[in-house]
Amino acid sequence: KYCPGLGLVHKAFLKNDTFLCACHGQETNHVPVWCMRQAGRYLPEFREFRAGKDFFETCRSPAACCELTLQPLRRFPFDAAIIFSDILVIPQAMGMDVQMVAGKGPTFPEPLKEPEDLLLLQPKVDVNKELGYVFKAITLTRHKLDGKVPLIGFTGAPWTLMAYMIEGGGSTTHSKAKRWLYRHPEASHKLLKMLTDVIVEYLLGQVAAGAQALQVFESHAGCLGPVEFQEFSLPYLRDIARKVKDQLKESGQDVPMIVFAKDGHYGLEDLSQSHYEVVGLDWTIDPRSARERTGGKVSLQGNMDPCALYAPKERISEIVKKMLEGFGTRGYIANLGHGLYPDMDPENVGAFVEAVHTHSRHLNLK
Ligand SMILES: Cc1c2[nH]c(c1CCC(=O)O)Cc1[nH]c(c(CCC(=O)O)c1C)Cc1[nH]c(c(CCC(=O)O)c1C)Cc1[nH]c(c(C)c1CCC(=O)O)C2
Repeated sequence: KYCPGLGLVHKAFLKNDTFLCACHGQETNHVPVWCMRQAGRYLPEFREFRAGKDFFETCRSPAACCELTLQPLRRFPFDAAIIFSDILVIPQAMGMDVQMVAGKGPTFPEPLKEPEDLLLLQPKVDVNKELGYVFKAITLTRHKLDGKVPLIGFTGAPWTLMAYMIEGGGSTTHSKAKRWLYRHPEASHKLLKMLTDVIVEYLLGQVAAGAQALQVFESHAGCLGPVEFQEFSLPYLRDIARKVKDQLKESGQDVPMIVFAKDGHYGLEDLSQSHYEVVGLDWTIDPRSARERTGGKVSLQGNMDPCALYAPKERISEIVKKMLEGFGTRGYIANLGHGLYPDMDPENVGAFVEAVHTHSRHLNLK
């Protein structure tokens, strides 16, 4: 099977290329599947490995990141690996202090409050110096994967990172960050532009280190409306894809990019025309309408409600079958609509993966 757009070198070493083929809209024998947060606390071996260690210390250890990335692949036949890291390593690289507080989540002791605070950020970030530990983790993991499946790199999108940097942690309203959009639009654009510049360099560094696909997480798209999304999210998402692709083209590389704007259904048409090969979907979008609205221009990824994993295995299998029928088996990557939760049963994750493989093979034979 030939996959246009894939480098020969990559092909030669890759034993399972279904994920990359699906990104490019090529036919595959089965629908590839992976899960957001597939390395996580739902796995007892993850909890054991992480016990007593600081979260961001773990992120700074290439050997630990490699081990945590590989853990889920030892249990389940996922068709892709995603490097263990976090989106908040970028604010850290720009000079902000970020801690992971047990039971609370990520916390910034000194969040950005007013536009003057932008002066406290590192104006020019040397990604090799500040984020070289992520690149080392990627290279080590590529070696350890030995071509089993491709390795996905990732980043947070500018608006999502800006929201964390101003909120200082998780939030339901994001009112502090949205206050900036309405009260300080110029400073907001300045910050979004600073983040975009770092993100582009960061993603290029990940590819140079061995990442074979890239996902951009706009996890906080949902708190923007269509108008604010058009102004403060979409232009930067487009810029990132265009700049990364232009640079990669110069060196003859082609790395598929995925954009996941959680709860950003109002932006689906625009996202499908933003230079990304794949649009990731949360579970609030119906598969058939997502196909119609994106007009076959992109591959789609998603979107089973993570909570469906609480259902009995037979029910999971039925839900997966419907999802596959809705999306079709071509140009489709099965995933959840968001990350796995810590209280989920690994057995049901296995049932999800198996259902995707089995049902998609059957559908392809029809
Ligand atoms: C918003 C966001 C963050 N981090 C990330 C996002 C975007 C995706 C999304 O929308 O969920 C991205 C992320 N974070 C992590 C990954 C690893 C790769 C994977 O398996 O998907 C990825 C892709 C590891 C992690 N990142 C985190 C964990 C769990 C904490 C731990 O291991 O101790 C993992 C496995 C911590 C984290 N980091 C963040 C949050 C909100 C949390 C949860 C805090 C909590 O529940 O206590 C910020």
